[in-house]
Amino acid sequence: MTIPSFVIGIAGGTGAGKTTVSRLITESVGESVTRIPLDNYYEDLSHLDFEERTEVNYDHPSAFEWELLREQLRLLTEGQSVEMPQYDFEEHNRKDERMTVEPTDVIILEGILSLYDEAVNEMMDLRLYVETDADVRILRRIDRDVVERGRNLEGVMDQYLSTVKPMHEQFIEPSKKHADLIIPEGANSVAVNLLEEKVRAEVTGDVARDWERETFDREVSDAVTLSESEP
Ligand SMILES: Nc1ncnc2c1ncn2[C@@H]1O[C@H](COP(=O)(O)OP(=O)(O)O)[C@@H](O)[C@H]1O
Ligand SMILES: Nc1ccn([C@@H]2O[C@H](COP(=O)(O)O)[C@@H](O)[C@H]2O)c(=O)n1
Repeated sequence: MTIPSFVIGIAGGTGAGKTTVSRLITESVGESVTRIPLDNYYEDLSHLDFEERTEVNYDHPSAFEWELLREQLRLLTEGQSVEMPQYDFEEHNRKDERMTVEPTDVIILEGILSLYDEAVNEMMDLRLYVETDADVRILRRIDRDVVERGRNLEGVMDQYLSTVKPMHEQFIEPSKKHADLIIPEGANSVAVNLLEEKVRAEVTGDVARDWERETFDREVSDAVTLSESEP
């Protein structure tokens, strides 16, 4: 494994296709890549009751526990495992259990505000912004939130107009300026294939470096053995 790891950030509006892109890369490259959903770092809201939690603005930067994210990313890039929180969208809260994440060659942080925090941005080697038209995103979101996140149409529409849209305009869209590359439409196959190649190169580059290091060690060891055997 390469230490430090290669860190990729994938930001973009809700429904843009961030999770789909990062899942495709993770599944195709395999266990050398770890996907870190930013959603897992929503603040623990156990001190609020369910009704109060439904009123929270989940698209404002203050909804996230940035300090924990910075710390866990730092540990992973230094080769240490972390206990990552898990998120429950139906409960609007963190789950009780955490998940052990081992350090890997490549780490992908994906979420609406992945390119928002300066310290997190500095830890990244490649910053991507997935750009998809707002009408497409809201249609995708309605479908997903009703099917997967236990919401109803009216709730999704209210939330979109009251917080999701204004926060997108105020914080998410402007974070695009930190991106190295912009990916249109989410899971577009040209972009995903190129990213897979880049990630594979990072992973196999590690193999090449290991091989070079082993060869170097063997040559040094042979040289030492030779010099020791000389009279
Ligand atoms: N390029 C695409 N074409 C069609 N549907 C897509 C595309 N990218 C993503 N989707 C779909 O849109 C929905 C939202 O995508 P997702 O990756 O969860 O977005 P995000 O993580 O940005 O909120 C999912 O149902 C996904 O299958
Ligand atoms: N309890 C919550 C927490 C977050 N959200 C919404 O999730 C969106 C971010 O996730 P994506 O997969 O869509 O990027 C964000 O826009 C929040 O509004 C929520 O609805 N409920």
